[in-house]
Amino acid sequence: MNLVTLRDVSVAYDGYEALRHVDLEIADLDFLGVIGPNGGGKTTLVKAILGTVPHTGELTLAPELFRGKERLIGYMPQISDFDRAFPISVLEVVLSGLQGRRGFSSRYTKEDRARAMELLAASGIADTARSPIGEVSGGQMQRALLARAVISDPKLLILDEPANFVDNKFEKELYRTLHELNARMAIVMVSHDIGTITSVVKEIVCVNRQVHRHRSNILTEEQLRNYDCPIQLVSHGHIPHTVLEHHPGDCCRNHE
Ligand SMILES: Nc1ncnc2c1ncn2[C@@H]1O[C@H](COP(=O)(O)OP(=O)(O)OP(=O)(O)O)[C@@H](O)[C@H]1O
Repeated sequence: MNLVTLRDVSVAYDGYEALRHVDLEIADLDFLGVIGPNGGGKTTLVKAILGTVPHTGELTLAPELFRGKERLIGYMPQISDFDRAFPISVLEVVLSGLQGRRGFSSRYTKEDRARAMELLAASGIADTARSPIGEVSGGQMQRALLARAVISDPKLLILDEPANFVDNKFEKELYRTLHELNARMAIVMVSHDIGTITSVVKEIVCVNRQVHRHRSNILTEEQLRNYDCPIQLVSHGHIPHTVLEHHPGDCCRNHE
């Protein structure tokens, strides 16, 4: 069952077309790794799915993605996009993942708080619950942002560069957690580094203004060349490793 369907979706910023004619389906229990060069449009693709950027074309969210008015999409932003100066505690950050259900002004229930504490405890940062979010470490903040993204028990979890600026310990922990979560929700994870995510995700989606889905989590150099992907490969066995930061051409043409 498709949870999200994009048909001929394009996104432009002040006339600059960041995404062009995108067709993509995200099915239940998919685990997609979204890769591509800097500025290729990965975050824009995420924003298009979340409906936070104007687009042309058709974006369809399946009824299964809603519980009443609540949209069952969890989102973990890039840590650099999160405002550290926001004057709330770690616990409140996690609880804010329920705002889709309760609205800004409603109060959280005892059960909500217990659930948030449970998630913080599971990620080993229960002792930071009362700390201002601006005062915790990057790794602790990312654990809190992940807890915030999953507290509503979403059907689709979207993570934008979740392993940026963190220690290896969080990264390993994160991938183990995502593997478990994928048993009950679809996951879309943006990453610069195909080498790291390739063993974690089920399929790769390459974004450079255009979008191509590879029906595998392992890409060969030849496949990438065929799609004009702007990726330099440093082989680890059969696993491609490095994503170039810049390429003048379009990646992953669909060869229509
Ligand atoms: N709000 C905006 N206004 C104008 N241009 C924008 C805006 N947001 C993104 N862009 C441009 O759109 C293109 C795609 O940006 P986007 O952030 O989606 O790429 P990305 O692949 O996520 O990049 P990165 O890997 O650096 O995070 C870039 O050229 C960027 O400069």
